Amino acid sequence: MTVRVGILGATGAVGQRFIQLLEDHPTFELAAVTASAESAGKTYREAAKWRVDTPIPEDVAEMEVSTTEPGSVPDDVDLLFSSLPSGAAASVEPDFLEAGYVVSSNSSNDRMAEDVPLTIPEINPEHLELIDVQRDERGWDGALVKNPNCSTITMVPTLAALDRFGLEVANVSTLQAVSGAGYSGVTSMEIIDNAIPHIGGEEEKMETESRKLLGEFDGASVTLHDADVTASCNRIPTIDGHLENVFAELAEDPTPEDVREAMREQPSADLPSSPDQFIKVFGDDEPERPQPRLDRTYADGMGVVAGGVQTTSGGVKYNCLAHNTIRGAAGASLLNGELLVEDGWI
Ligand SMILES: NC(=O)C1=CN([C@@H]2O[C@H](COP(=O)(O)OP(=O)(O)OC[C@H]3O[C@@H](n4cnc5c(N)ncnc54)[C@H](OP(=O)(O)O)[C@@H]3O)[C@@H](O)[C@H]2O)C=CC1
Ligand SMILES: N[C@@H](CC(=O)OP(=O)(O)O)C(=O)O
Repeated sequence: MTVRVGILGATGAVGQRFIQLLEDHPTFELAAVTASAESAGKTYREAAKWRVDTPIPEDVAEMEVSTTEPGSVPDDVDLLFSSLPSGAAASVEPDFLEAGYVVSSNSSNDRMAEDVPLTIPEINPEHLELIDVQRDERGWDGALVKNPNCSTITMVPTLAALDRFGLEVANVSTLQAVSGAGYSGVTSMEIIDNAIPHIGGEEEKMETESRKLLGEFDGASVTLHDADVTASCNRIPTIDGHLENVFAELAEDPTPEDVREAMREQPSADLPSSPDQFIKVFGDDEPERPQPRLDRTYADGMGVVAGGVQTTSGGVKYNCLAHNTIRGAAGASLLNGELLVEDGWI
């Protein structure tokens, strides 16, 4: 089966990752690339400032970039990946949904909307059924699924593993790579020899999205998980890979080995781009891992890596890491697209 796909916002940092991940994809065939009016009409090679570490696929380089509106995307495109700035996404995604397109979006608008599935395929694939509710309420022929924020996606798989011990509280402090802010998001003068203890909106996203992802879906709505989640988000001068220090309080008292085992056992999904083992866990013989430079490419950037597990008075502390533009962004939307196909929504 071949599914024709398009990318909204294809020339940006996340859009480029989509193009890299779609090259040689077993099911998806890239048929449309869109961007702002400034890029429309140019070839992809002319429009995109290509910065990914593999060459632009030749066939994509010669594609014409179109404007981001339903009339510019061929009707036979079955699935759109969206990597638009959230403001632009909020105004144009509904037009595509009304026009009947299925959209797997990485943009932050509408992630917490009650009728929008916010999904990590390995964690809460059943939330996808919210699409029925969404179609009833909004009258869309299309469907909208969102993936979470990149820092949220790094932590939530480990929290899902801990929940077998009764997750009550999660406090997290992040060390986030500059690519998370986009190519022109943080200047070199701001970040070299520095750390910035504020990323606008990021803490609230981690605190709310994680509870929706871990929440119960009853066929009509999602009840947020009742864990208390608090985040402190920091930008540091790494290029890719968000590292996070998590302090969790649990109802039970697992040993560090129980926790490592639970994380290693957290199931992966059976999708073309799923990692074989979802969470790789370092033992206490390597307390200095995971590290961004050494571990962000685990499972081609689609996995999560944890380590430094120790018990505390109320529970455990540990570190986790994922590649923010792959597992945290384009790879996350890609997996949701694969889940949409697997579950028959396309
Ligand atoms: N970078 C990261 O690690 C992560 C980013 N995200 C989210 O993903 C989205 C994309 O981020 P990123 O790729 O870094 O952003 P970029 O700024 O690098 O790219 C934005 C893309 O959207 C296009 N675009 C901008 N404005 C408009 C508009 N008004 N109408 C149509 N197209 C438009 C741009 O086209 P043009 O080139 O013509 O300007 C470009 O293709 C954002 O919502 C971001 O918050 C999420 C997780 C991680
Ligand atoms: N804010 C994230 C990246 C991002 O754009 O997140 P979101 O998808 O929630 O907008 C970072 O700086 O690393």
